[in-house]
Amino acid sequence: MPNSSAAALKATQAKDAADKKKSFEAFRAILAYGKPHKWAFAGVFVCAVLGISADLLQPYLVKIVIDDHLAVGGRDMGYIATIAGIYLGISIVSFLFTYLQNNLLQYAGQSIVARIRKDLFQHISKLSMSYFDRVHRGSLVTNVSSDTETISQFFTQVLLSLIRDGMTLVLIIVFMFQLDTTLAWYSMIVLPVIGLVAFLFRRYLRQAYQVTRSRLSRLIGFIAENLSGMGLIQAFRQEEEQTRRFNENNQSYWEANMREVRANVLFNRTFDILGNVALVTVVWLGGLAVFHEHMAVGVLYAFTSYIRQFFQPINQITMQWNTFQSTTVSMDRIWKIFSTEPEVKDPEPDKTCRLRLSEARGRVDFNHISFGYSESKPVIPHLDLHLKPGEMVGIVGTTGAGKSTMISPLNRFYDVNSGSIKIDGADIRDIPQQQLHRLVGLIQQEPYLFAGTVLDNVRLFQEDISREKVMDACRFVGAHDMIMRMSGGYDTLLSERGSGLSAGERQLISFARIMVFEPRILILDEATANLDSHTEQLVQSALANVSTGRTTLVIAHRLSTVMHADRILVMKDGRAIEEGTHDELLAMHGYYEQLYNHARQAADEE
Ligand SMILES: Nc1ncnc2c1ncn2[C@@H]1O[C@H](COP(=O)(O)OP(=O)(O)OP(=O)(O)O)[C@@H](O)[C@H]1O
Repeated sequence: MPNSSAAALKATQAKDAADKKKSFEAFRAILAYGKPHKWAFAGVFVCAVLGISADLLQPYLVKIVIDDHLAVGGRDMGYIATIAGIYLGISIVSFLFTYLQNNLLQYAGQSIVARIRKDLFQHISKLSMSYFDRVHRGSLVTNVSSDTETISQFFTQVLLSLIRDGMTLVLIIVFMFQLDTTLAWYSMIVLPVIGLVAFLFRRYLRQAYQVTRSRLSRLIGFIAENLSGMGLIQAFRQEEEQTRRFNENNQSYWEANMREVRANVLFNRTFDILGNVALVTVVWLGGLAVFHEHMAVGVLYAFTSYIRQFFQPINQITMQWNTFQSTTVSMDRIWKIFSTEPEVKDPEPDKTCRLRLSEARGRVDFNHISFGYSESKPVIPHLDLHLKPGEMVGIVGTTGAGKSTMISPLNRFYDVNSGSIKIDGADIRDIPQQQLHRLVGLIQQEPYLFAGTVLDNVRLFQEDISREKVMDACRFVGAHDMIMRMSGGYDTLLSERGSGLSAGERQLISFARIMVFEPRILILDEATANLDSHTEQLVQSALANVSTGRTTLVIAHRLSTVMHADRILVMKDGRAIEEGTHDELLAMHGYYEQLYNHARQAADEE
């Protein structure tokens, strides 16, 4: 037993050390974003020194009037007015430098965060599909939006506080020692107490931030999922259940927030108390010194001003310490994404095979592949399939048979576990992904449309593709008339995901895309599944048009969609169990015939 607890302790210590190392790496990497703005930070530093010096000179000026003039019987109003003028001038200088310093810092901070956000989004869009299977989308939304915002606080608040308040503190200490060394030493006693309080609160605060951030991610994820599935929620009357779950998430986020707020308030008020104790001590000791004429009144006035100001920067720094804690949590989370490498990688330059679209013929070979989303559980244990250029192969099978899974490695959404997929003899892992995606076009059941015009959705924002080419493509697939009926024709703005269009209209637009980009190989994954029979006919004839001359893989539930394919592959439990033309398969009296009879029976009943 003691052995096992010692081992557990060791493991925890090792994990803590590894976490610390990672946090440090994250901190360094994020800090490097500040490098291009080093001159702005230098400017902030200079402005801060000038602004603070101006501020701190003010109590000293009052002390001069009290001790050097009024206390020795001076009544020269001109002298007092001059000092008052200097006081006012210093206030204006302080205002100007503080203004400049804030502007410079905000400029640098916001630029840094905009850059981090851009890089993060770019990085996320390069990650493999397996990453998106594992990671909650909501947490990625939080990473890009709110974690980057928290990091901005590091550059705009934490750094500023370190510079401004750190320097204020140093200068106040210098002024205090200059005024009265003994009293200054007494005031310094509070410093170790402050250090101890900060140390004790540190771990607790960090944990509180971590819990709050992860609960916020969960809440945002829940909202995002609900919004995208609102149609289904209403159709299945899930509003109450979803509201109940939302309330649960909302409540747990609220609780985490309250815990964080309580910890913060407790932490900050402890400093207020320490400040007041120090002030009372100074007034008491200083008062005694003035009473026994060891100290001038002006010095006591200046000293109490400084001791009050002394706690302001300490309070600020400790408050910023809290912000820093939440920043490091956000930095860790963002760095975790940055340090995730895409599992599907482009080939090394010396292995790269450049297969030009104009030269590709479209032969596809699935050579004894096996594939699964996790290595231990292959969904496709073995598949050997060879498609001739221009051939159309239909893939049928019941739900979950592995039809979509089998084609996903062809797009390199995932890589096969064993075997290889080749196009015109080239292993697709040796073809740069950008080229591969020009060679292989994919049309899914739910085509994705972007927020933008119809024109841009067809040509995918590539302005070098002319309007005429887009229109020709749309005519070819039978989408032109439908587009011309829209209020702005080809310039009609579509909302995100094309929510203003019917499923058939969205599908026709995605077919037009294929005609514009002309991939050699085409995959249609249930492309006609969502359509009514009239629209399906329209889309079917568009499909016949776009697949002509292209090697085409068509996945379909409805056998009518693939009946005329050159070959049909019948899938069951991840394996191709039958293969042949429609007539050949029926003649086999096997699984295909069963599927066919089922489909006919269902159609008759309908
Ligand atoms: N991203 C994923 N991660 C893990 N498992 C998955 C993933 N996608 C699919 N699967 C699993 O792989 C198996 C095959 O699914 P697939 O979607 O390929 O079937 P399908 O034949 O295309 O079905 P359908 O006709 O319903 O689309 C199923 O058991 C499914 O649960």
